Parts: sequence; C-alpha cells; structure tokens
Amino acid sequence: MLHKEINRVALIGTGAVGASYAFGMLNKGVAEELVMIDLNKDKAEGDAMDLSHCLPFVDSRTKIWAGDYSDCKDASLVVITAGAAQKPGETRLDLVAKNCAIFKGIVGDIMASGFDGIFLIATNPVDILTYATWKFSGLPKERVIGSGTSLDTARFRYMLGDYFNVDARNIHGYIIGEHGDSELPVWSKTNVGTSPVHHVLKKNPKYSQRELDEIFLNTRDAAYHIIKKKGATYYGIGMGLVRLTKAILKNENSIITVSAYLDGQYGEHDIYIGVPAVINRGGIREVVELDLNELEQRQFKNSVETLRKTMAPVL
Ligand SMILES: NC(=O)C1=CN([C@@H]2O[C@H](COP(=O)(O)OP(=O)(O)OC[C@H]3O[C@@H](n4cnc5c(N)ncnc54)[C@H](O)[C@@H]3O)[C@@H](O)[C@H]2O)C=CC1
Ligand SMILES: CC(=O)C(=O)O
Repeated sequence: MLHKEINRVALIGTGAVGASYAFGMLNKGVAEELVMIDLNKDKAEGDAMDLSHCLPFVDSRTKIWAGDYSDCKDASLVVITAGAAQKPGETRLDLVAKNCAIFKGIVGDIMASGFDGIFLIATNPVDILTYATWKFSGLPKERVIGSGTSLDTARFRYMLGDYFNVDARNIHGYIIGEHGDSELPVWSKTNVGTSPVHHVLKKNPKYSQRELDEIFLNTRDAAYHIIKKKGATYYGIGMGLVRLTKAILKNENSIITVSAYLDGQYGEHDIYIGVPAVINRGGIREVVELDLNELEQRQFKNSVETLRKTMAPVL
C-alpha cells in the first residue's frame, strides 16, 4: 500500500493551484504518474492534454491523464487543491463551511476507491480542511498532511534573504500556527546562516527589529497583497506542494512546516496546525518541538484557539 513500485499521484482540483502544481511536477519528474481529477472534466482533460505536450521539452517521463476517483485506488499520494478560493477581502477562515462540505464528498469518493496512501491538502482554510480529511478518511494521523505554513515559511525566508542579501536557502526560520492571520514568526529560532538573527541585528546597526517586524507583516499578508493585484496566488503553493511531494515520495526525512496533528506536542491535543515536522515515505515521521519563548507560546496558543473556534460549528 504505502510502498508501490510506480508512484502515482492523484490531484483533485485542477484550478489555478492544481495546474501550477501539475506543471511543477512535470518539470521536476517527481512521480511516474499524475492523474488529474476535477468536477470540471473539460478543465482536467484540457490540462492533461496541454501538460503532456510539455513532455518532449523536459527530461521527466511522467504519464499524465485526466481520470476519475477510481484512479485513486493505486495512488501513493492524493493531493487536494479543490474547492473555493478567497475573493478580495475574504479571509481563509471565511471558506470553512463551503470547503468542508465539498471535502466530505471528495474524501468519501477517494476512500470508496480503496485508496490507502497519503493525503496532502492545500485547500483553505488548510489546517481545518486537513483535520476534516483525517476525520472523513479514517486514515492514521501521520498519513494526512496539510501544506500548513510551508508557503509562509518560504515567503519569510525569501524576504529575509533579500533583506540580509543572503541566499534564502541559508536563512533558517519558521512561521508556525494557522496558515492565516494568527500565524507567528519564531524569531528566537531564526538564523542567518549560522548566526541568530538577533546577533546579526546587534552587530550591524543598518538592520532593525522594526524592519524585521515589517517583513513578518508582509509575509503574513502576502496572499492579500497578491489577491488584490491578480485575483489569486498559485505558483508559490504549487512549487511548495511539489517540494512536499518529493519529500514524501523520495523518503527524504526533510523538516518542513506542515499542518500536523498535535497529540501533546506544544501542550496541545486534537488539532492540525502549522509546525515543523520530519516528512518521509510514511508521511509525518515526527513533529519537531521548538523551544518557544513566552511571547511565542502565547501567540501559538492564540492561533490554536482561533482554529478551534472556527472549527467548532463545522466539525
Ligand atoms: N495552502 C495554501 O498555501 C494555499 C491554498 N490555496 C487554496 O487552494 C484552493 C484552490 O485555489 P485555486 O486553485 O486558486 O481555485 P480555483 O477556483 O482556480 O480551482 C478550484 C478547482 O476546484 C474544483 N472543484 C470545486 N469543487 C470540486 C469538487 N467537489 N470536486 C472536484 N473538484 C472541485 C473546481 O472545478 C476548480 O477547478 C483554495 O481553497 C485556495 O484558498 C491557494 C493558495 C495557497
Ligand atoms: C491563498 C493562500 O493561502 C496563500 O497564498 O497563502
């Protein structure tokens, strides 16, 4: 079940996010097979045709087609990007009732196929939709993963890299909590290369905490800024999902901030929320517990409470 010779990924939802993910998957050649499923069959079929015409230009040999839920049976991984997206002015949490109802049907159809692999969820509000998938599917918690704050962490690292003029891959830091307005930066564990960010600030007066705070606000509000300009965000999450897919299928044991089920970690129970976790072929190998300072603990608790309040009426 978990270890198949041919890795098939089933993508549910071939809208802007799904199509961006599929394009990235094809470029990177992460899976042997990619099946595209959407309520709008024409969109899935058109995408599968268009994407397969990329094949002569790339090194990967991914087989790609438009399918249906029966194709999920042999999938190692199902990625869900289906559902409503935010309109300008809407928060992610505003989507909860609509997308929970959509997920009940989708997850039911996937499980009815005999699927027994790993779920990766991106639909918003992603922490709550990941919890819903875990509940609706009955799969073990480690095999249901949300994209969580992986995108926020990438935005944060990118912006800090730009600020310090250092490759973003050498910025080590984490955005944790809700993928949304109550998320927080873990400044106490943010490093520029080998140096804690606060040491860098002390040593060089051209950098300031005020500007770092602004970087966090721009990280947190990036989706609002992009949605205001072009209606939706999709390339960042598309590539983030490719990164997560690779960590899973290639058994990488990579640490990525995903939406993971907490069962006592960070003093919390029965909630999916963004935290660093070790990701491999089994899904979430373990949640990494950061030693948060008092302020970070309070902010994390507030994020947990925000999610609990929003979930209560729908799950
Ligand atoms: N987790 C993250 O970091 C991010 C999450 N998102 C979320 O991803 C989701 C998708 O966004 P977009 O692709 O921009 O939306 P979109 O509207 O372009 O695509 C959604 C797709 O879902 C399909 N769909 C709707 N109901 C369905 C059902 N019952 N079964 C199968 N397919 C169904 C639609 O036909 C459409 O093709 C949204 O919830 C959005 O908020 C977007 C960006 C980042
Ligand atoms: C839309 C969304 O969740 C994001 O870009 O962060």
